[in-house]
Amino acid sequence: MTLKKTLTIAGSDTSGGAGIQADLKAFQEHGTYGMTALTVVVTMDPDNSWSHGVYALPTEVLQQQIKTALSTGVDAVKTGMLASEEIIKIASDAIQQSGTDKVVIDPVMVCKGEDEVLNPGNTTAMIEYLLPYATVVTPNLFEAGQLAGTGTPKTIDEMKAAAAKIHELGAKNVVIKGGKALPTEKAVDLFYNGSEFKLLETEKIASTYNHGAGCTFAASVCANLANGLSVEEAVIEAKEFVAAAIQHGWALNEYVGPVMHGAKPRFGAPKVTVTNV
Ligand SMILES: Nc1ncnc2c1ncn2[C@@H]1O[C@H](COP(=O)(O)OP(=O)(O)O)[C@@H](O)[C@H]1O
Ligand SMILES: Cc1ncc(COP(=O)(O)O)c(C=O)c1O
Ligand SMILES: [Mg+2]
Repeated sequence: MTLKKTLTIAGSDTSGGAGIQADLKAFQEHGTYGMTALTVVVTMDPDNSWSHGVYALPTEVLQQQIKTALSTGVDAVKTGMLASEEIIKIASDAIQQSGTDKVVIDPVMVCKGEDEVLNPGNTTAMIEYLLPYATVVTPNLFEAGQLAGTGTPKTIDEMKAAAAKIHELGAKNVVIKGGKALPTEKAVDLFYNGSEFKLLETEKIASTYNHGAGCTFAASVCANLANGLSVEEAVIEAKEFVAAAIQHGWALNEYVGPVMHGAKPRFGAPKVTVTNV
């Protein structure tokens, strides 16, 4: 038996909930074979309120990892935390070399619970080097506002305007994650494929144990594309998958509550409703 091969180019979250750890767990749960190219290692200091340290790996090490993974012939690629313009360019080259048209860009700019934005200058590089190759881009509200240059959207209409702008910049499909931040009764994401806007909604789960939700969502989209689902099917299943993961999120310690990546196959998932807007 062979498996579809999925590659994540992203950071390591040592605490295991987000980053490549989330990606590998989501890849596995979707029955794909996950591979990794690490960009940075993120650590958390238990003696200083779990404050994050971000350590970049030498770019030669990243290049060698990409060479290894691409030599196997990957079916789909996802990017996560990239941390510098140079790393963004390397990821862009890797995507082009991979020859796949199944590319999920998760434009990570902030970690939940951390105020600091990772190198704001990277936004320009993501626009230039990554969006033109994105089959799907998955910004949260803040990231969508940065990419679109509109400021953080606060309403569905503002999300639509930002999605249209990001599509114009080259991303074939855009999912803006309203998630918990949007003041709506449901957890609302906006999907735009260049011709239709759709709202994807689940119940909003009252939980703060959501660390890694964004990575888990994007990695699930990537695995679903590798497995041959259409973009819309891939996004809807990923939303079910992450909603279940949040529903069963848990406290790792007093500082962080990761999602339970593999919750959907074990406990089932909330239903996603789709409405044209
Ligand atoms: N409280 C919640 N209940 C249900 N779904 C949620 C909740 N928070 C986030 N989500 C969903 O999880 C996915 C990831 O979103 P989010 O956590 O906002 O991303 P990020 O981690 O990148 O900021 C999205 O599909 C979003 O709608
Ligand atoms: C390496 C890494 N990538 C990505 C993220 C973003 O995680 P989320 O899925 O919560 O947006 C984090 C957050 O801690 C991280 O450490
Ligand atoms: Mg995120």
